[in-house]
Amino acid sequence: MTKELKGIAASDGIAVAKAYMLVQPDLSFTKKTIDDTDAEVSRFQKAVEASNADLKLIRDKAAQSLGEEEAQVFDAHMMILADPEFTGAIESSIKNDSVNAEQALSDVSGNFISTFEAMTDNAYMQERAGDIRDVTSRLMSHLLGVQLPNPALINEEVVVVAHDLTPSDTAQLDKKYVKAFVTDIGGRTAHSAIMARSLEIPAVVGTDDITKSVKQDQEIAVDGLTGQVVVEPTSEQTASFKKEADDYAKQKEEWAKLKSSASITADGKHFDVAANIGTPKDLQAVLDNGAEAIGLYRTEFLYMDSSELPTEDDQFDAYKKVLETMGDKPVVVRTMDIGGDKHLPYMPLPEEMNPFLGYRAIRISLDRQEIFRTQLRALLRASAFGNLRIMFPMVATVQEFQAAKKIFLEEKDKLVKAGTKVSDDIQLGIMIEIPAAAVLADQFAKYVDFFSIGTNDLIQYTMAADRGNEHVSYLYQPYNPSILRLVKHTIDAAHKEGKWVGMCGEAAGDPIMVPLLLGMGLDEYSMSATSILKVRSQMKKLSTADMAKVAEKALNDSISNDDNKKLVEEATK
Ligand SMILES: C=C(OP(=O)(O)O)C(=O)O
Ligand SMILES: [Mg+2]
Repeated sequence: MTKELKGIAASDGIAVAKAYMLVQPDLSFTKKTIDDTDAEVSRFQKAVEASNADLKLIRDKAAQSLGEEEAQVFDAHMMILADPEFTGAIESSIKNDSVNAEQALSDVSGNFISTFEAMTDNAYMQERAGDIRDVTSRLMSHLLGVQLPNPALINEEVVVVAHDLTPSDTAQLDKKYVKAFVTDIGGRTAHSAIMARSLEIPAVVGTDDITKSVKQDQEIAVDGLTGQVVVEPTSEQTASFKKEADDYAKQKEEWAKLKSSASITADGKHFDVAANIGTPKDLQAVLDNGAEAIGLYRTEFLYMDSSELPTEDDQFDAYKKVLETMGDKPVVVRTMDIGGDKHLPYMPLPEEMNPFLGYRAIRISLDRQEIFRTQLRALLRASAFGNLRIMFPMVATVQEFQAAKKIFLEEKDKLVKAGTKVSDDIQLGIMIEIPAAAVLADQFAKYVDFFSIGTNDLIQYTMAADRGNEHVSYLYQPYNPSILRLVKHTIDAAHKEGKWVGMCGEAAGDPIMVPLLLGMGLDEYSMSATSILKVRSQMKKLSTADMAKVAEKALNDSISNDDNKKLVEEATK
């Protein structure tokens, strides 16, 4: 039966395809006493064989689509299945305790997991606990006769449906087959949504209950522009979604004509429209969309894509590739922003009540200096190959910036003394994403070379509303005068000291925000590469002098996000 849902439009585009449920099945079981333990052992052995067969397939697919290194995690899973210490202990438990295989599996794996997890000084062994958990779920699914989702094996066009997607789940989606995704939870600036935009996969998040509203293989229509989702659409609805998809494709063809143009307003002012990237793999989209710079390279994905801390040379190669590809165009590289919703499996962080307010980003870098220094050395060495700027994330105090700069200068000095070629004009800037830094921007501006405003976090911290929580997503209010005043203060403070200001939060590519930012004098606009041509086309129609008047009203006369939205819509009609 047709069912309509409304969620948060998270990544532009429209798709109609079969649902693929990326949902963990119920793996609960009841304990049983077993008489014929030989038969039970052989039932367990069959589950081992079936799990092995799954893993071989998944491993091969992962090697093709993600690369040999990513595929190796599945080798580790197969090794556990082949380890007599693990499977033998389960078989002994079935025989000695006369229990069913599910119970024996649960007991034995529970013991292994708690032993590994107790090794708090050994990150490698702690990570093995995660592997045992994965293998246990796979074995349990075969014992219970239920199917685990295997996204790596998708080989037809689907819409992925999930409760939530982590950034690493999102990275594994194969664009060839995954036409869209829809989730129960999440917000527009959660990292999975940001990645969907850079992968150009249409997405709707925060629908509340899509996982309960659709079943595997049912048809589902998704509109990532409006947030509309229809399960089992009628033929009229399908036709209307398809028409909208065609219109959108035509619109994109129009925008594509601006690929080689500069971004110039109706009154002849030029602004840099730049791209946000997560890995060198995103460079193709940067070139295809004619970015004038890279305004944010989120280097944490380099750390997240790896099974151990990336070496200085691994990092150097990645940074050099990005800098060389961009030639003399500026590349703003942000140092590692781990924590919050971004984790490293090999670097367990303390359990925190409030991870977004916790141990993250520059706080980790200043504390674990060996990691930070390695990254800075790789960046310094790469600086000889292009126009590098470095930016520190989550800076709250001037002292944090000064400490980071001191470390940067120490590493630079060592390299120069060793005869390594490094650029002599690397600008050092900070993200403005903590309200304290925005309020104190006039002081910060004396010390830094530039600011880049991170609205995703600046809004979450100013409004005290988790950026990934759909229940408070109404508080994601980029045009609220409180946010606009912080932005304006930051821009004015920088300009007073002769420094430039960019914005790399999602608001920089928002069609309501762009006119306001032009009016407030923002210098650089950095966004998902796929938004660049849309913004360039919009800028052509706007005059900065007119927008300054609109911004003035929005800052001083309005009391709400919605008022300002209407104000801009009226003024730019
Ligand atoms: C660009 C930002 O950083 P991230 O989205 O990576 O937190 C931001 O907070 O706006
Ligand atoms: Mg941020």
